[in-house]
Amino acid sequence: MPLSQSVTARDVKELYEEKYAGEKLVTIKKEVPTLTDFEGKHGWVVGGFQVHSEGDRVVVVGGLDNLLKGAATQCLQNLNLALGYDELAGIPVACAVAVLGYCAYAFWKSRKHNPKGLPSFPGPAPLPIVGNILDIPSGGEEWRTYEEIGKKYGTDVVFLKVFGNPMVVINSFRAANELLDKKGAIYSSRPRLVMINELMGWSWNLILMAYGREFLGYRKIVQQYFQPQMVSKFHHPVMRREVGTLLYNLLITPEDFAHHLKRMAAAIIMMITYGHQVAPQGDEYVRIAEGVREYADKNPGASAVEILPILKHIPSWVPGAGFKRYARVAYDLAVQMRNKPYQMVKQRIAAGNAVPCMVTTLLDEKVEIEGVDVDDVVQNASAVVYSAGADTTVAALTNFFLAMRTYPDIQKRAQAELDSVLGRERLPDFGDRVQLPYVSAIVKESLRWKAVSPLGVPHATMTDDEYRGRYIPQGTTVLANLSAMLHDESVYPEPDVFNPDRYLPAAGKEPAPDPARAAFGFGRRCQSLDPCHFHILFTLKTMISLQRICPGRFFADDSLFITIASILYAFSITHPENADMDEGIRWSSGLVSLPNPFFCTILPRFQGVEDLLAAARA
Ligand code: HEM
Repeated sequence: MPLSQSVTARDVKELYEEKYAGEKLVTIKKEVPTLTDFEGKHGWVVGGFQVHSEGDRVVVVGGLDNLLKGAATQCLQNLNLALGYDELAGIPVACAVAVLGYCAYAFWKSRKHNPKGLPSFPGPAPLPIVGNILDIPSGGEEWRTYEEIGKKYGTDVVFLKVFGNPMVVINSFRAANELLDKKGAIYSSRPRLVMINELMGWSWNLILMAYGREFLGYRKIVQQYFQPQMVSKFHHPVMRREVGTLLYNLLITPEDFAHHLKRMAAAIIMMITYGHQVAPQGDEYVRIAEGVREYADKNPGASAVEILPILKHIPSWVPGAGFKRYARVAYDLAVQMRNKPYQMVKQRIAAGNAVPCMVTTLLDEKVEIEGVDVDDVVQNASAVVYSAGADTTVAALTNFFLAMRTYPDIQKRAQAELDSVLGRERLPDFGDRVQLPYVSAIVKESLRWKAVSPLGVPHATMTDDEYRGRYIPQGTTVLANLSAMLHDESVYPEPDVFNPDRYLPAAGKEPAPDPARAAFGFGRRCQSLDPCHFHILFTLKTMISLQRICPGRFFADDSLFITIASILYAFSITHPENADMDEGIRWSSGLVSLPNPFFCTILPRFQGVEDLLAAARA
């Protein structure tokens, strides 16, 4: 039964008020079999769960016992999203009272947990009620501050609390692996994100979706479309073509390299998701998607409304509620981003001239998520690809340009390797990778040197947990400090130096681990398969062990390789003679981190490059 139809807003409100005494309201109808025997340690929910009302109770069907509490709470949170603003009219009037009430609630909540009385992880001492609000870094490069806090308190797992809401920051790979990967059954949800999900209307987006049936459905669809076999069969030709256009653009207007990178990333994604060839300038769909991203990045008022979610009910006309008006514009843009390219493909299908792409494939396959309209399923699954895949690729490539400008010797060594394998007759291709270990090491180092997503995407715990004898409550927001892990001196000596050699075998030394183990995030956030459809356990095991958190990682890795190898082959990148060497480059905050704009001189590397590029483009 679809969630929003089965429970009325009144039910939801009452439930939400009792959320933390929620167990009373929850009835386990049926235990879904666990995969405990297969995994040996812990299982996971096999079929998700359903919620519906029976009289005045909510019934949760399905789930493992260790997941159930979290799942039920998550359902209640999801249900809470169904509340319309009108039903809470009058709240603005009582806002001051609500704030006080909330503070009292936060205080109560902070006392209620921790039944065994275990200690929390170390961290700065919280102030009464507001907790560690003053310790939460802002103003840029927050990942560095979190790392410093960890060092100051001698811990790789830092505990903080803001208005009673627990938060954990993980600064080491080991702890992230032990918690987010191995205990994925507990650490696999997302925190409630009031501004972006509830006000700006991103709740359709898999990246930010809390754990649950819909999440699993979308995750499976996206993951299947970006498996390695799909990438090499269907996505490589698009990458080749768009890299050819990128090289040509770099030849003609090298000073616009940042724009060309963005265009290429957008063009690859628009082609594979919608079969749409983006216009060289001012493409309508790219413009909308970029608008959505910019709105999501700026996010004014986010922290206030995140801390006091009740503020989301303030009417837009109230002074100080500018964030509501802002969210409304962002909401409309997000609707356009999902609808417009999708409608374009449907029109082309009707006219018989659609280009095969993710949307046509999903429609042909009649993909389903129970309780979700098929148009919504396909729109949402496709729109997530642009929001997750475009900027991340651009960020990694921009960092690569900066590194090449700063380390000319590394660039020359990679070019010598390319020349020895390819001569001067042809551009690199995917099949050349095995013979290009140094170029491959540059791809790895570009992902490590400056993390694309330095604090990853926040996770949230679905049940209480105990780790190293310390307590992590249910509902904790968990930040994986990927930047700190990729800059761990004991794993990557001299971490601020761009050094591809660290991945190559050397006498008496183990190569450094592939940064992909952290750069693409953590966690077993998905059964890539519905086990009911796979009777051969071997297949299941193989697929699950391959699974990593970012479903686009194979795609990203291949697109970075072909772009980096082709640029190195065709061009030399240097620091402009008249530009200041130390431009004080800083990296932006947010889910994806980009450096400030900087200058590069980009010139063809040898005579004949122009002809090669023209031939490749033709
Ligand atoms: C250099 C490129 C990329 C990097 C560094 C990157 C990194 C990440 C990270 C850190 C996460 C969060 C994982 C976590 O929850 O711990 C993530 C999630 C995700 N990425 Fe990527 N990503 C990249 C490219 C892509 C591409 C090209 C796609 C296109 C399909 C993609 C799709 C996604 C999706 C859909 C999620 C959300 C997964 C979920 O919540 O279950 N990513 N990525």
